[in-house]
Amino acid sequence: MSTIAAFYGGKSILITGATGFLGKVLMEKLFRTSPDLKVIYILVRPKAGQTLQQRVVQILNSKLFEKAKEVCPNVHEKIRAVYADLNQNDLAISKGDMQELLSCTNIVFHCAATVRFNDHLRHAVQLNVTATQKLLLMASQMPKLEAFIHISTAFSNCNLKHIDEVIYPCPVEPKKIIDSMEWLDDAIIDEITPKLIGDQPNTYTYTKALGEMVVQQEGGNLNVAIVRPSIVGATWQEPFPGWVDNLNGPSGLIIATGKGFLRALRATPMAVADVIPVDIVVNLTLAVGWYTAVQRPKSTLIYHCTSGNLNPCYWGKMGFQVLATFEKIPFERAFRRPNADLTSNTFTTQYWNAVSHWAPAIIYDFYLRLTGRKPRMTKLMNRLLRTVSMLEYFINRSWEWSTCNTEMLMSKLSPEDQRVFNFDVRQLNWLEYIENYVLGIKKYLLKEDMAGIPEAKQHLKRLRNIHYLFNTALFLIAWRLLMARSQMARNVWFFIVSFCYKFLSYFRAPRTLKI
Ligand SMILES: CCCCCCCCCCCCCCCCCCCCCC(=O)SCCNC(=O)CCNC(=O)[C@H](O)C(C)(C)COP(=O)(O)OP(=O)(O)OC[C@H]1O[C@@H](n2cnc3c(N)ncnc32)[C@H](O)[C@@H]1OP(=O)(O)O
Ligand SMILES: NC(=O)C1=CN([C@@H]2O[C@H](COP(=O)(O)OP(=O)(O)OC[C@H]3O[C@@H](n4cnc5c(N)ncnc54)[C@H](OP(=O)(O)O)[C@@H]3O)[C@@H](O)[C@H]2O)C=CC1
Repeated sequence: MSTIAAFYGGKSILITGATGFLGKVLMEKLFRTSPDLKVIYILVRPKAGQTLQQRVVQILNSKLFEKAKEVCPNVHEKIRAVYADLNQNDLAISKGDMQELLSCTNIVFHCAATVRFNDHLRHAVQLNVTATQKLLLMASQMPKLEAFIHISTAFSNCNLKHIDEVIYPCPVEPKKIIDSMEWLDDAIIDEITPKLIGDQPNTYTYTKALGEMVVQQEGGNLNVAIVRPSIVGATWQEPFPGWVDNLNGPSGLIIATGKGFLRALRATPMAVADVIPVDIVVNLTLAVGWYTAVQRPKSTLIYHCTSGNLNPCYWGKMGFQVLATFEKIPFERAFRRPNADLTSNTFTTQYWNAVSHWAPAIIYDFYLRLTGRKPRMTKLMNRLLRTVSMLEYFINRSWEWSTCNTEMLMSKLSPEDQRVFNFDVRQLNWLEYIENYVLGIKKYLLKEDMAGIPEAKQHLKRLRNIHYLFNTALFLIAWRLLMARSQMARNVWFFIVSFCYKFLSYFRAPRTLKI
């Protein structure tokens, strides 16, 4: 029996961000490996017209939870959704719920965050810093608490090139930032944001760094640990390969490429693509929870959950493999054939933006107008290129993350735990993983039927023929214009024609002689 799985048996676990990408996989694994756990409290807010209960039912009825429900048929009874909004000062938790949480919780996994790069600083601080502070305060009043695990990001110090498993101080104290957000108005915050974030690329990484400092300063006597994943991708193995349910990280751009919208990307092919499968992150997180509770390390340990230093993949290789997978598993109703270039040259990027992004979008919108429909492609392209520009920072650099604590933890695990809670990224085969990732996007994100693959391939063939036809027509028009306007072009053309004629006559003469 796995020691870690046994540890979570009979425990009351509190998870924030359980409705998110990482949170769902974390819950699923807990139910599947420790079906005898007591209860999982999840802090949830109503969203998109759905009540808390409806959200929970939807999650538990998804394909992700099929295996977990076989092992633990009463998951519905073991999950308790607590109304909460981490943006509110008191987290909006009712008194009764708060009492229960405080008196029963054994382990806290704090996953909730805003992961949007362009979030307003006030909102990002509220969620990634102030809410963390409040949860730590709550945790300090939990008599049965054994461990508090905070999920941060490996990019919280991405202004550095080499990052150790330590907390780096921020230039301005988190408390000062929290205070100032309370009285400054939005316009002033907008103005000072670039100065505050300094050499951090966005408000997300900046506030995640502040959040870590808060954990260090206010963790007090709690048993705290921080897990820092890099770019979290689809599942590698568990509960099944390729599961993904949002556009974050590479997923959005893979869709944009597969649908033929994205044809070029300013990315450095030899930069490390530090993607880490979500099930590896979850396995490490659960192992960290166990180790922190049982071993009670004297200081707050940070665990890097990255792939680059142990089993690197590069953006060039990833792009190549993604495109190769589209040959076998194309997406339906593509706008153009998936074919894309990664280039680190700004000029080339601008050229491809004009030729491969804007020109087709404008032509297509013109066609929509002609046929009496509403143009939409230029708007979509605008949004896509804005998104790409936000991600460019991360695909044109490489970082080195030390993984001493993560490797130390791996060495402490029994062989059974190493198998059940496998976070050894060296065992990952990138080519296989990327293929499953693309397949997972098609199935679980785009919800496309596999039976539609032959039709999708036919559609791509039609697009290829249109592409050839269009290019030939373009060439003929350009040639005709050139011939009509330039004497030099005409001379060159006649030279080529007469040269070809002489060449052919030379070969025809001996054959005639033989006859
Ligand atoms: C040429 C190709 C070659 C080969 C093929 C390709 C090979 C593969 C190459 C792969 C390279 C991968 C690079 C990954 C680098 C990630 C680094 C993460 C590092 C940090 C990791 C972390 O620790 S943190 C977790 C990650 N955190 C995010 O990854 C949040 C992103 N996100 C936002 O920060 C906001 O979303 C943002 C975008 C600002 C818009 O913000 P905004 O306010 O302008 O607008 P919205 O958010 O409303 O989004 C407007 C529309 O963009 C859609 N969309 C949203 N995200 C999207 C997304 N990622 N890709 C596409 N489309 C996306 C959305 O669905 C809307 O579409 P629609 O309107 O049709 O519904
Ligand atoms: N995805 C990635 O690539 C990476 C993620 N991380 C970290 O992992 C953690 C989880 O990220 P991920 O699962 O991808 O993110 P998601 O965006 O998928 O999930 C975020 C979660 O936070 C919850 N949340 C947001 N705002 C509130 C609020 N006001 N009140 C209550 N809950 C709220 C969301 O709830 P709701 O469903 O209601 O919106 C959701 O459950 C984060 O801490 C992130 O920083 C780190 C590195 C990379």
